[in-house]
Amino acid sequence: MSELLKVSDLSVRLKHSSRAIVQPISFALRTGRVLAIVGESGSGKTLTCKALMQLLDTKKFVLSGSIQFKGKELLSMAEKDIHIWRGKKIAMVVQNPMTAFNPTIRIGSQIVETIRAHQKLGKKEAYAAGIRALERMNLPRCEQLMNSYPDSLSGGMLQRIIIALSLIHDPDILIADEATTALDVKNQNLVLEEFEKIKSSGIGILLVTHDFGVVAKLADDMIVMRQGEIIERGTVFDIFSSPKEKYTKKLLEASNLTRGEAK
Ligand SMILES: Nc1ncnc2c1ncn2[C@@H]1O[C@H](COP(=O)(O)OP(=O)(O)OP(=O)(O)O)[C@@H](O)[C@H]1O
Repeated sequence: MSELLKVSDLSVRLKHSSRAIVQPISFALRTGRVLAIVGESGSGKTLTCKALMQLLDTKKFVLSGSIQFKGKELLSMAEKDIHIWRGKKIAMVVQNPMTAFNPTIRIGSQIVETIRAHQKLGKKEAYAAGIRALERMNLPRCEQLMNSYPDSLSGGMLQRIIIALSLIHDPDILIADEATTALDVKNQNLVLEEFEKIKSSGIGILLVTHDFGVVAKLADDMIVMRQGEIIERGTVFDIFSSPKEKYTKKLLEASNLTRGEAK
C-alpha cells in the first residue's frame, strides 16, 4: 500500500482573523484504504476537504502547512497547474446530488459537456465515454438515463451518476463529503456498494460523514475532529472498541452502534 496523500500541519484561517478554524492537522491516505473524518457539525471537516481540493477562496482564507499528493506538493502549486490534478487525480463528490445538475437540461447533455470541459473529445465520443462511465457503475438502462431530466431520477441514482462521472479520469483519490447523507437507506447502500468497488480498485477514499453506520460499513481508519483539531485517530475497529476521548465516546453513543458493527 503506497501513500497517496500526506497532509502535514495543514491549517486554515480567515484572512482577517488570527485564529485558525482548522488547526494544524496531519494525516495520510493510502491506496485502497478508506479514511473517515468524523466530528460534529462545524468541526472543520468540509473546510479540510475544500483545502485539499484548493477550493477555498484565497481572498478569504489563508492556508499553511503541506499537502503532498504522491510526493508532490500541492499547496505551492501555481493556479494554472491545479487543473491537472483537481477533479482528475483527486475527485470529489458532495452531499446534494440534486444541485449538481441543471434541472432543465437532459442528463446526457450535461455529462457530455462535463467530459468535454476536461477532454478534447467530439460530442459523439464524449457521449460514448459517458455511457461507458455509467455502465462501469452498473447503472441500468444507460441510454435512457442519458435521455432523462434530473428531476425524473431519484437522489440515489443522481449520486451514482455523479460518482460515475467523478471516476472518468481514473482518479487516485476520491473525497466523499457527506455523499450518502441525503439518501434513503436503500440508495445509501447502493452508493456504499459502489464505494466498496472503488476501494477495491485501489483508489483511496476520504470519507466525511456524520454517520457512524457508514464508517462501520466502509472505513478502515478514522480521525475525529473537534473545533478544527484532530482529537483522536486510529483504526475504525480500535476506536469503535475502545474510544479514548470522551467526545468520541459521546459521538459513538449517539450513533447507537456497538463494537460488533466495526469491521
Ligand atoms: N466560508 C466560510 N466563511 C467563514 N467561516 C466559515 C466558512 N465555511 C466554514 N466556516 C466555519 O468553519 C468552521 C468549520 O466549518 P466546516 O463546514 O468545515 O464544518 P463541518 O465539520 O464540515 O460541518 P458540517 O458537518 O455541518 O458540514 C465552522 O465554524 C464554520 O462556521
